[in-house]
Order: sequence, then structure tokens, then C-alpha cells
Amino acid sequence: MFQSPRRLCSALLQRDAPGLRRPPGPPPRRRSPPPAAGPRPASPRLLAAVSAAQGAARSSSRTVYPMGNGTSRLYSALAKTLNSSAAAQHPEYLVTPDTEHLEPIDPKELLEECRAVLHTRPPRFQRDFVDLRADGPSSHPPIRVMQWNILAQALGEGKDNFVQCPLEALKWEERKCLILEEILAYQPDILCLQEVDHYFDTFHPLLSRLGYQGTFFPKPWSPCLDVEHNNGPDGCALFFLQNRFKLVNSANIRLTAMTLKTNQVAIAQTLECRASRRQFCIAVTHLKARTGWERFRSAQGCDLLQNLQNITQGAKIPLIICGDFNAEPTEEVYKHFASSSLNLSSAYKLLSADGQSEPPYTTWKIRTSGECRHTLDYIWYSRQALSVRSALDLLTEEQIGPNRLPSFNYPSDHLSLVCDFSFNEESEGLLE
Ligand SMILES: NC(=O)C1=CN([C@@H]2O[C@H](COP(=O)(O)OP(=O)(O)OC[C@H]3O[C@@H](n4cnc5c(N)ncnc54)[C@H](OP(=O)(O)O)[C@@H]3O)[C@@H](O)[C@H]2O)C=CC1
Ligand SMILES: [Mg+2]
Repeated sequence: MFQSPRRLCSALLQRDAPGLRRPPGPPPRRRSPPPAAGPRPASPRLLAAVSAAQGAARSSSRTVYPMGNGTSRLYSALAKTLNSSAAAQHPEYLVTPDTEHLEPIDPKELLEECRAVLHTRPPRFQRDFVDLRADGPSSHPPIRVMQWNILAQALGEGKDNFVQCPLEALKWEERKCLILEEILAYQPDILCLQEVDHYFDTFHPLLSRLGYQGTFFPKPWSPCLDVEHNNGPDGCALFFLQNRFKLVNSANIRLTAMTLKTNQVAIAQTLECRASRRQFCIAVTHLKARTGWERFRSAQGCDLLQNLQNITQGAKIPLIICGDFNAEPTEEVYKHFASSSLNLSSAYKLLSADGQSEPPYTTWKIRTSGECRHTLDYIWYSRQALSVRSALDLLTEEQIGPNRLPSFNYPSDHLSLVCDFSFNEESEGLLE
């Protein structure tokens, strides 16, 4: 049963992130004031925001970066990513930029830019964090982890057959901003993404400038490559905030199934918290999709668990695994994870009344075959070493609307999952 009374708290207010903290009051509406289309000169409103961010940067050690006269630089940062065909036309976009030479950008400013691009779209859905703490405050700030299958642009436009979603809602220039807006709203310390096919031209350059270190592992035979005007292969991406964590080691894993190499991948990294010096392992994966492939998924899951056994030195290092497992909780692969000797629990079960049930859906779309509502995405964690302090509630059926996802309001057919973790005190010293 659930151990503690749950408290709803605003997603934006709960976080200790001055740069993004919203003042009390109703959520801002998207449409005021409508900015001019395309790159604009720096406006007084934006310059005021720059000063505010600079003030916040001076008074806070959190991730708020000084901007200088960076409004125009910010425009160029976002504008550079606006043309989805840019990567194909200009191969230099495919080269990972040297982040040492990229100037930091202020998350608040980027959020403003995204909102300006999205001014004709309906407002963002409001989601709340549910407080799940059973004990008192912990001595270190929580580790916020976001799991999200962001929907590959090529698959969304060319393969997925979301019959109730107009192609206009999938336009990359705007959908990209919806994705960034979601990331900026919750400011995860760690970001685990699937179906990333705009890593080099969009997510790596922008997130690097927001202070993240990124790793990308494309699928060996990405179905995106079958789509005309694709932007390269899709794959898993893992980002973490460099001011919070130090990379200890990193492994790109091509998953096997019954010893055969498969088209699915994972990234596993051991990170050390700069504040507490504690180490943990974070992994991201995207297992084989579709019905008929349950045993294949199960084998891939076993391979991933075996790899993680080795990486965590037999569960000595606490572990968080994020993924689109393409498997309902009734599937074998889910059972392998739930009963593994790694002692894992699924974080989102804690949102249920009895703490034992997964959410009713993490993806909801309408294909030619009909409505597809499934629970496929999970955040697993070492239940002895870690606690879930809060989790972001899912969208309601009413918010998702009759045409389901993706939509003009929400950029992917999968919902983002976001959890705040802390180390359990009794496990302190485990790695010291
Ligand atoms: N060129 C070559 O020699 C080879 C090419 N390939 C290509 O790779 C593809 C298979 O790759 P694989 O990684 O196994 O793909 P998967 O079966 O895992 O699915 C790939 C993507 O399709 C999405 N998807 C799931 N269900 C459906 C559906 N009903 N309709 C449309 N899309 C769906 C999944 O999204 P989600 O996870 O969100 O459900 C997933 O991102 C082949 O179709 C082929 O194009 C593969 C091998 C060799
Ligand atoms: Mg998909």
C-alpha cells in the first residue's frame, strides 16, 4: 500500500530552479503577445528577461547561465535548427560541435523563444508532480530523470500512420519547440530519449549550451532511413547536466537476442554526483516494437540486464533504467525486470492507489488499425539504494483529447515520464 499522503504540487514551482520558476497565479497563456514570425531583433521584453536571468545567475549556483548580449545569439541557436533539411544540405550539421566553444544559453530565454514559435498553437498541458516522499528532506538535491520517446520526425511523418493527427501538427520547426518546451519546463538533470533523429542538428547543440553532456547511439538499421528526406537514423540519446555529474564510464550496447545481434540499442553510463560523490548507473533503451515479437523483446531485456549486472558490479552501484520497452506489464520482459537480482522497482507504479499497478497508458494514438493505448514506458530503479521523491502525473484522457497523440499540443505519441530520486540514507557509504 501507499506509504505517505500524496500532495499535488506545481511542476514549475516545486523545482529549485530560479531561472524557470513561475510566479504564483494562473498558468501563462500561450498566445500573448503574438510575436512577429521568423527571427526578430532583440525586443525590450526579451532584454528584460535577459537581465532577470543574469540577476538570477548571480544569486544562484543552479543552472542559469549569463547571457551577455545573447538574445541575438539565441535566435541564431534556434534558427540554426529550424530547417529540418539543413542536415542533409549541409554536412557540417552532422559533425558533433566542439561544445567547449559553444556559448551557454539561458534556459528561460530558450523557453521564451520556443513559446514565440508556438504562439499559434493551443497552450501546453498542465501536469503536476505528485509528492511521494515517505521520509523527511534529504541532505542533497534530488536527481530529476526524464524518460521520453520523443517520436522520430521521419517515422511520425513517414511511417507511423497517426491517422487523426494532421501533418501540420508534426511540422519539425514547431514540434521541435514543443519537445524543447517540455524539457525546459521540467529541467531534468538526466534526459533519456528514444527515437532521436535530430541529435546532431538540434538536441546536441542546444542541450550542450544548456549545460548537458550528451551521448547518442543510433539503431544500426533505423527505419527512418527508409523515409524520403529523412534526417538520418534514429536512436537513443542520454544527456546529463555537467555541473551536477561527472562521467565515470559509458557503454553503447547493441542488444542481442539469443546471441544474435539485433537492431535495438542501449546506452549505460556510470555517473558521479559532484555534490555527494555518490555513483550510480543510468541506462536508456528502446526495445523491439510490435506484437509477435514478445520473446525477442524478452531476450533483449535479458541481455540488457546481463550487461547492467556487469556494469553495476553485481548491483553494487545503484541503477536507474529508462526505456520504451514496447511491452505491457503482462509481458515476459517486464517480469524479468521486476524479478531481477538487480532488485528493481518501476517508479510509476507509485502513482497508483495501491502502489502496485502501472499507469493505464504511457502512449495513446490512433492508427489505421484503430486506437492504440498502451503502457510501454518505464523508469526502473534500485529499490534498496534509491527512493522516488516525486513523479510527474500523466495527462488525463480529457487533456489528450479525442484525436489522441501526437497533437498540436503534444509532440509525441508517448508521454514523458519524470521522477525525482534521492539516495536512501542507509545505503550511504556503499561506494565509499
Ligand atoms: N536495410 C536493411 O537491410 C534493414 C532495414 N531495416 C529497417 O528497420 C525496420 C525495422 O527496424 P526495427 O528496429 O526492428 O523496428 P521496430 O519494429 O522496433 O519499430 C521501429 C519503429 O516503428 C514504430 N512502430 C511500432 N509499431 C508500429 C506500427 N504499427 N506502425 C508503424 N510504426 C510502428 C516503433 O515506435 P514505438 O516504439 O513508439 O512503438 C519504432 O520506433 C524495418 O522496417 C526496416 O525498415 C531493418 C533491418 C535491416
Ligand atoms: Mg514510435
